[in-house]
Amino acid sequence: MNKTLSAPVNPSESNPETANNPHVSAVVERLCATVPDYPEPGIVFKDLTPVFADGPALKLVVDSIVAKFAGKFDAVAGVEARGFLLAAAAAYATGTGVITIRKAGKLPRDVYAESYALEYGEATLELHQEDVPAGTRVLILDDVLATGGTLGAAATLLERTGAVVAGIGVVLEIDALPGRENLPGREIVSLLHV
Ligand SMILES: O=P(O)(O)OC[C@H]1O[C@H](OP(=O)(O)OP(=O)(O)O)[C@H](O)[C@@H]1O
Ligand SMILES: Nc1ncnc2[nH]cnc12
Repeated sequence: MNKTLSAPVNPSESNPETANNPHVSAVVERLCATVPDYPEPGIVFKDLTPVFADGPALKLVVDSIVAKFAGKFDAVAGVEARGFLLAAAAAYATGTGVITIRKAGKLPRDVYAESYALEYGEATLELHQEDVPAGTRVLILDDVLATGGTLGAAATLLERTGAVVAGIGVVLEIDALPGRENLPGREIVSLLHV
């Protein structure tokens, strides 16, 4: 299967009525690279960088996610690193701002911090305490939902600032892992389940 950068997206897959476009998952599936034993033995890594690198596909996934939360959010949060790509595009497309949730030690002012486990290790996410006005409805974006540790920590951080988590959008969800179970009560949109 061709996964080059120039792989065309079928025009029917570029339908701007993306909220319920059944072709979106097919586009993601076609472009996603599956890498066994990365970053460590036993992990089947889902690499979505070919989706980000393909203009029509990037537009399709971003438009699809934001369409499903239309009118429900005031800002978009991105989780470092791959979530930043989606969040910036979604914010630009919707005229909202990006809230930056970073790995530990990167933000210069006072932060809230949440540690979590993921498939291949542990990490800590941080958010500036003063970046989000209380009551802001925030859509959180990331590329992959695996164990849910990352997005759970992101949601907790936002709620510690007084924000309201409007929902979570991911491009791909790994159904064999308990991501959804670990995010109870959250509205989650996944464009492709594997
Ligand atoms: O549901 P989880 O088990 O928490 O896993 C999902 C997270 O793992 C990956 O990020 P990673 O921590 O590898 O960081 P990166 O984006 O900087 O590569 C991915 O981009 C998600 O953020
Ligand atoms: N299997 C996986 N593929 C891509 N990103 C991930 N983040 C956590 N698990 C992952």
